Amino acid sequence: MTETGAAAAAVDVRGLSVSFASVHAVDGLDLRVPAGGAVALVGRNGAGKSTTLRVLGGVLPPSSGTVVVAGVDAVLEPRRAREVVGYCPDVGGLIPRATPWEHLQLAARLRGLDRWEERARELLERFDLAGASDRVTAGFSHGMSRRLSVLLAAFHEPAVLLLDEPFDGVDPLGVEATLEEIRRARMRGAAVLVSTHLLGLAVQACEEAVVLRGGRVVSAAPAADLAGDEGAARYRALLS
Ligand SMILES: Nc1ncnc2c1ncn2[C@@H]1O[C@H](COP(=O)(O)OP(=O)(O)OP(=O)(O)O)[C@@H](O)[C@H]1O
Repeated sequence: MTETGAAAAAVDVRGLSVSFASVHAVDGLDLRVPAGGAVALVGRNGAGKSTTLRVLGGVLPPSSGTVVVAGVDAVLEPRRAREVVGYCPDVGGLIPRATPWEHLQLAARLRGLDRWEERARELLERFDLAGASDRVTAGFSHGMSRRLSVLLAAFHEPAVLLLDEPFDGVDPLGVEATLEEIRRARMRGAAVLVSTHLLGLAVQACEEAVVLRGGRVVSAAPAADLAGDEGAARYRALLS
């Protein structure tokens, strides 16, 4: 569906720093996600997860560092970077007076997709939003909005899929649809980054977990290391 070949899909971040006045939200971060791989970004509130994803999503310029998504330098070519990325922000991103179908129409037009209707219908079914596809999103519940945001990020089959808190407030069927979308993205060679506070789902969705603290990586290890009670204790120890 996209012009970008799956083989080029990868995330390569080196020395990323983002500051807001005196706040060093991200502080010299290195991060890599191979094509077909999935990495969970975890850490306490304010650790820098969303800021990192905003930079990768092309909506926030970094203070310094290099960010390459699917072979595109996101700092030098932010517009091209936005084309190869599908980004689900942690909040917002939906037009209150537009319906899901209108969001999909707009996304298809902006990205120059043709023959998109069948995939749009299939995604709406899978995310259980077909019955709400003609309702304006202003009246959506939090979980419905989350599901639509994930669906929109994945719609154009991006080479890099960025999901910020995709499971937040989402019911089990919505969680399953999101996990399935992550699996499908990986199968076609996309690199996936998921920020979440839900360790169990991080372990299910990703093979690696990167723990951030104060904008820095304090651990990068197999996600399975964070599984169960032992993993939770290991994680907790990394937080302070
Ligand atoms: N636009 C902004 N202006 C000022 N400070 C900001 C801005 N965006 C983020 N920050 C600060 O940067 C730091 C990292 O925030 P960020 O949202 O990346 O954390 P997070 O790990 O996603 O947290 P959470 O788990 O609560 O979503 C925080 O101290 C936050 O207050």
